[in-house]
Amino acid sequence: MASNHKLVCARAARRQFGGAFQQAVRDYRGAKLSALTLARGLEERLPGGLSYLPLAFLYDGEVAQLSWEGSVAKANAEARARKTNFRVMARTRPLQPQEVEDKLYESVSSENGNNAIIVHDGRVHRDGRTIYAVHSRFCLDAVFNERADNQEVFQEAVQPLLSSALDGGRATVVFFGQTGTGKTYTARGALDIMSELVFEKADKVELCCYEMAGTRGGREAFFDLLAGEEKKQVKCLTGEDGNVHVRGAQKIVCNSTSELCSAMDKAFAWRSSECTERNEASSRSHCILEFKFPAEGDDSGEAAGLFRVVDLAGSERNFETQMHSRSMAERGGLINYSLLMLKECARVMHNNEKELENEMHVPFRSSRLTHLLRSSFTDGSHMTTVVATLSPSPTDVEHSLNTLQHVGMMRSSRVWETRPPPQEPKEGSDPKGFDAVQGRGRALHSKLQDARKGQLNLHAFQMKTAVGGSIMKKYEADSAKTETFIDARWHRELNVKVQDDLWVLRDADAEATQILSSWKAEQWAASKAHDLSRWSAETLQAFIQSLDLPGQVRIPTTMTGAQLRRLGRRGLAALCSDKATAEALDQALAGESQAGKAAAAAHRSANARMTALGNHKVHAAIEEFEEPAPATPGSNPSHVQQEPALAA
Ligand SMILES: Nc1ncnc2c1ncn2[C@@H]1O[C@H](COP(=O)(O)OP(=O)(O)OP(=O)(O)O)[C@@H](O)[C@H]1O
Repeated sequence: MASNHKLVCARAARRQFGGAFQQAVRDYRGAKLSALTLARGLEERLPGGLSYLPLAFLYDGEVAQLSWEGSVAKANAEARARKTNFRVMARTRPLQPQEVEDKLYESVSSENGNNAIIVHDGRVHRDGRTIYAVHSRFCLDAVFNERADNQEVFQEAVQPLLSSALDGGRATVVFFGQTGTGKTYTARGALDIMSELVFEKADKVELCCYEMAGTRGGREAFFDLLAGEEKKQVKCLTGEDGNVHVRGAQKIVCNSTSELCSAMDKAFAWRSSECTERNEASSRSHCILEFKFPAEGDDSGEAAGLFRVVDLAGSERNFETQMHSRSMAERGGLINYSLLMLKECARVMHNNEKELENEMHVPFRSSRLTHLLRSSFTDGSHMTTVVATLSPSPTDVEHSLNTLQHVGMMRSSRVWETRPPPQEPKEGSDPKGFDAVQGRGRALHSKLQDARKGQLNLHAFQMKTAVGGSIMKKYEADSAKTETFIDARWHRELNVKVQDDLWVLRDADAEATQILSSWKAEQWAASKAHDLSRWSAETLQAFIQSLDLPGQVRIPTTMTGAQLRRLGRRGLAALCSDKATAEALDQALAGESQAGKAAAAAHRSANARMTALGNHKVHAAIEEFEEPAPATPGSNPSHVQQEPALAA
């Protein structure tokens, strides 16, 4: 066995122990094939669902289920027919000759019928001795495997957008992904096919090409690609319609396919590109091609349909930029910054879609790229397709996962397009989750725990907490994730803490926190109510009058609790008409002090329990939370103090 030091790096392990990881991929693909065969052979003879059972005997339970769901149940099969203006697709390129030479293998599988991509992620456990594979499924609108050609991608991803733009609409296709995964290859392939087809419908096409790159001062700027060597800087301005337009770029009017092709070739020739560790001709800028299709007789071009092709520069990781020169690193930094902002916008929009009440600002203006693409993500009438390009190599798995996670967020941030209109809750129906939680003190605590259990059930399924067992998690509505351990010898050492894992669910418990904090404030006020030194003159007078004393007490009406306290026992006796009254008053004050101490102790323990509850990050659904009815004037808010305090 190799030293732990080497194994701890998953990328190195995927190369070194390629055989074991390849076996895990083969297992998954074999299970998929068996699932299809079994479904075909047994479905008619056995009652529904039973034909799955033999598969579970043949393969690891979770792998069998994942492959069954992908190849037979096909939960996402309808995605291609989804009626939406925002679609997300993925294309996996084939292994490059160099990768085949390095004996790398495919670690991405596509489920074409289910419109999903499975990434097989080989990992090394923290103990440095166990390797295991995590299969993650990402459901998208369409997927293209390594055998798909540009024509197929064009038909699915670009053709509908082009038709919409030719009819006067606005459309954008964005190619997004890791460096060297085929963004430019796919974009150019689609553009070549488009240049053939476009003149069947349009008489002329107005082309405008520009790139977003860094200036010498390290700032982002747009440069005209049709202006030749000088690369004139152009402006990016927000128009009255709220859309961002580039002003000052040269426009070429093309009347034939050959004119359009030569103009595009010119633009790509001037686009910044360099030879990097991952790609001999790596794009060093984001390239945008804008096609306008003016209606006949309309020379202004303002009302024309617009089709935009955005070929983004590839994102790079540290290990891919070891040989970069200083200027390359600077340019790479700017590219990574704009891509990071694009991902950040996707993340915030995704979170906003989940937490409708707590909408956060989406930082579209933080980069020129996101500023330009804003309408593609927010305008429901703007047709947009994001094509994520992936590398099948096991050394790029982290990158592929990152790309898929972000395009998945972009997709889920536009669920409002497909969401049915909200329905009014039925009279008398049982509200579920945290919305239904009401109460205070101990009762609230246990109710919150019950509600939390319910919430967790929504987010996790088929959890097995056995040491060394396998876990299946459902983080997003459409994405399943399964883990299967390859090396059975070290199962016992894997102390999988599923519970801990669950608490990491990011969403803060806003509603529960609000209820608990107000309860906490009330408890604090209640405990301080017995503190003599905080009493005002009026409170002191009211307290003295509420006592049943044998004699008279001559306390000045302006004397506060703190002043009375400073008098001491002898001073207090001097204010009383006789000894018995002084003793009774002293006892009453001592009783108050005791009650204050007890309340403070109860408050402290309640606080500790609440902190523990907070640490568990109670997950709250606040989307449908109804505001509690405002308290009626004159109602007694002090009822809160009559509830039992949390037990120690
Ligand atoms: N689907 C594919 N089939 C065959 N070869 C492909 C495919 N996709 C990409 N390639 C090859 O992979 C290499 C890199 O492709 P390309 O330059 O398009 O990547 P990129 O994502 O644009 O990279 P960068 O972000 O660095 O510009 C090229 O040699 C290209 O021919």
